[in-house]
Amino acid sequence: MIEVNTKPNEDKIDELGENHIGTSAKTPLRDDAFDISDEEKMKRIQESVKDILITLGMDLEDDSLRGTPKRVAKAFVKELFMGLNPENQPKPSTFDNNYNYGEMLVEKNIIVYSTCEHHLLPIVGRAHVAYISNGKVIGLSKMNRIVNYFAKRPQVQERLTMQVVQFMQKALGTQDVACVIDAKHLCVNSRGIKDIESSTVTAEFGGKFKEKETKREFLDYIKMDTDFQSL
Ligand SMILES: Nc1nc2c(ncn2[C@@H]2O[C@H](COP(=O)(O)OP(=O)(O)OP(=O)(O)O)[C@@H](O)[C@H]2O)c(=O)[nH]1
Ligand SMILES: [Zn+2]
Repeated sequence: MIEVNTKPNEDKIDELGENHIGTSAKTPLRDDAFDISDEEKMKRIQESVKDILITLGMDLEDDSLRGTPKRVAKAFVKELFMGLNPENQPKPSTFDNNYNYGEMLVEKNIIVYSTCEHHLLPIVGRAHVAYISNGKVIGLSKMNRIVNYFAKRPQVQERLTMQVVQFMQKALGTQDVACVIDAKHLCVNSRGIKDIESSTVTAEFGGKFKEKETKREFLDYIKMDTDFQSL
């Protein structure tokens, strides 16, 4: 039986380098989140998945199913939820803006694969990230890596959007960062209400991006039909 301390430890999360993230954007991790190794986590998850499949009546002697508990455990710890572990946090290499590029930079259509924390079903969509340099520039691929890191957690889309912006703000030393995510939640598309057409748009606008003109310019670059003027 795994002991569960349900009190999230903010100090621990601060220590993990997310102290710039406002309380509401913190992933609710427990005190003991990293007390055991990935190997130990995989072993425990493997047993739990086995239990679920057996409870469902599946024959785990079947050649195709035999390895499933282990595969799921590995997928959880090493892939789908690897972004819980601060060791996997991307290094956000920044450079001096020696060329004095003064306009906004938009990294658009970043593919998002995340997991809804309410049903553990996929969230699939695109993120668009923008910033205006305050003297530093960030490597383009780092924005994709930052989105991927925060996506690889049990998530709600609102928190994911805020975490991306707050991490970039810290890395770049400016508030002028924005992120829009448009994603489909399989918990809405494939079960429950089973609406395959709907998708969810979330946005976080920091600093100058709160201003109408700047926000409009960003949304024009990413060609969103949605009217964000009221946000
Ligand atoms: N705000 C927010 N809600 C989400 C996200 N992902 C899933 N949800 C919603 O979380 C809610 C959970 O509602 P519950 O009533 O507890 O769960 P449920 O009975 O499975 O709900 P239904 O999906 O309506 O069948 C659902 O409305 C989901 O659509 C997200 O990223 N953000
Ligand atoms: Zn869900």
